Amino acid sequence: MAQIASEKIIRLLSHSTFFSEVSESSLFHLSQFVTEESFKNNEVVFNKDDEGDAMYVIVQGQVKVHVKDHIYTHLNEGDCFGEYALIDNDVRSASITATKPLTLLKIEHHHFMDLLHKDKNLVKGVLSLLIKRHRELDDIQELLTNSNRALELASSKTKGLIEGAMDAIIMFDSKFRIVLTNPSANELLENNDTIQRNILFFFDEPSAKIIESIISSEDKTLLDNHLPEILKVIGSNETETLNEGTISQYGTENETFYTLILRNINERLKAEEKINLLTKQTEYLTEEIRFLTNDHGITAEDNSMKSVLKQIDQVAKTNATVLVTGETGTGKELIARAIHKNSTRNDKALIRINCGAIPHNLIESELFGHKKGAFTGATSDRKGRFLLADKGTIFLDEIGEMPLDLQPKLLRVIQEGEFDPVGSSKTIKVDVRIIAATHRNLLQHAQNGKFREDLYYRLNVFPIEVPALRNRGNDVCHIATEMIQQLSSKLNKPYLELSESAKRLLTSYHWPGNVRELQNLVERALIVSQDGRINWQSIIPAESNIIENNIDQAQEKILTTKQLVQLEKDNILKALRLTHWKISGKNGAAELLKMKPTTLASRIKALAIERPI
Ligand SMILES: Nc1ncnc2c1ncn2[C@@H]1O[C@H](COP(=O)(O)OP(=O)(O)OP(=O)(O)O)[C@@H](O)[C@H]1O
Repeated sequence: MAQIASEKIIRLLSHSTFFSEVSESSLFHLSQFVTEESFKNNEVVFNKDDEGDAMYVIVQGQVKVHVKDHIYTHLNEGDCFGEYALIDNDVRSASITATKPLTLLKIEHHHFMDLLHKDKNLVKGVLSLLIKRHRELDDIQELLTNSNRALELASSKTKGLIEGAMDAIIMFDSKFRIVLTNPSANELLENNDTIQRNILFFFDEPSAKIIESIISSEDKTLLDNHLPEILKVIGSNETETLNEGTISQYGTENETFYTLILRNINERLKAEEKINLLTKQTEYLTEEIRFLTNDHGITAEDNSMKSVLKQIDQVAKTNATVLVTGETGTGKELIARAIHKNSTRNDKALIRINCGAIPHNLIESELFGHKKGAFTGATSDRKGRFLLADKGTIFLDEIGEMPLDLQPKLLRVIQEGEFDPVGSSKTIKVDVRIIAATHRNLLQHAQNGKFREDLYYRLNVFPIEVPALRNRGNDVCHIATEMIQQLSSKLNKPYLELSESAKRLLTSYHWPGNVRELQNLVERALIVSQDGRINWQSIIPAESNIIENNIDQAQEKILTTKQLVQLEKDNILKALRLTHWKISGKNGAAELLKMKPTTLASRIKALAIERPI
């Protein structure tokens, strides 16, 4: 390093803020020992233990001084620095990086120390430099302390979150070894000591396969998303839980870790199942309430119907199976509901199923339920109506339409109170009261091979036969009156009383559709009524047509004697109703029937025809 002229050095040093207060003579003294150093490469490293500690003045350029990883300070031309100023006991090394080619004045340490003895001002300068550097160091220290504190806080917050999470959090490595669990996970796995154990061990086979396939898959979109399948965890005590989950991946280039977050959905699934059940029951109950608010809704003035009500009363409180028969629309369902309402099961559901209205291939699952996957389209487990009716009553409407191949299963549930859902071998026990109904002659149906006889006898424990409306005397007028009352307010029509001629028409009509037909006719009559008048004649088919139709129908087939007698009885009854039970004289029934009154009187007696009270 070439010695440079003292004058030049004195000039340069006096430019330095550090030496600005140093006397000329001191500078001169120092200049004797100063060398100039130029650095073309940008870095100079100082080690505290290096020999020849020195003091530097930046003549040209600008440097960044690094202590360890931190930029310690920026120094500009004229600034002065040295190891004793930069490096204290804690800092072993420092380096400077020049932003452009650098020229330094190097002052050997011992020469500088000489100067320190001579010039008090220089001592002052060194001290202020040291103080400045230490302040900067303190700032870094504080920053470090603060960041450590922030880090500690953040990590304790994260720890708190993981520990306190209700979800189970399990971290594992690429070999499926558990590396971390939170308390919820320990609870789920029923094990506090799972570290290093294989996570797949805690799942059933399908779930373990799902986890494996996600980890090994190239498709990383499966990570960080809700898993499409539900995972079944099997705890150390064999407790099974169903869980929703997500898997995420983290780690370095060399080592990958996974976090599995599991949420136990057992309770939620149970609640959902309960909601489904309750929704279904509510539907049925709402329908039932409609009937119940109108008591049982059965209008029965005629003796034939009064005896039906008596039967309902007798059987309701028992658990006996009831078979309700009668023509369509006679009120069989109404009777089934009345039985349930008066039974001890009336706080539970009455579940109805129309065996004739459900397609053959669905009726089994409808009645007995099915397991998920039992057949195409069975995407989830389904409860059947027998299970819904547990502790309550099931009403099997149109039982005559029940497919023959299903009848043994029905027989089993009636006899033993148990059945297997479709696709399941798990037998379910139920306590269900059975009421069946049909418009068919079920015994004859059985004799024709369309219904199992054993099932018929099982159902026919307590038979109730509902009479046809045409055989219920004046009930048709009572029912019509009630219907007019209910419907006129619903249709916003004035209430219309039945005239005598309307009553005559109603009682003389054959009513093949029974009460349902009456309901429809009354509704139609009210809709077309004008100025508070109903033209019943235009609504009810003419009696003469009916008689003719009856005769036509009668001629088409050969009737048994019993049927002939019934036909004669019905015919006389109609004539009597039409004439208000006037037998002889003008407009009497005998005249209508073209019979002698005495003959008519003896036929009435012979056929045991009684005038309703
Ligand atoms: N005695 C009655 N009094 C008042 N309304 C009645 C009476 N009987 C039946 N009804 C009404 O007639 C309609 C038909 O009754 P329901 O459905 O019970 O007959 P059903 O015999 O079960 O018919 P189906 O054989 O077609 O199933 C219902 O609206 C019912 O409320």
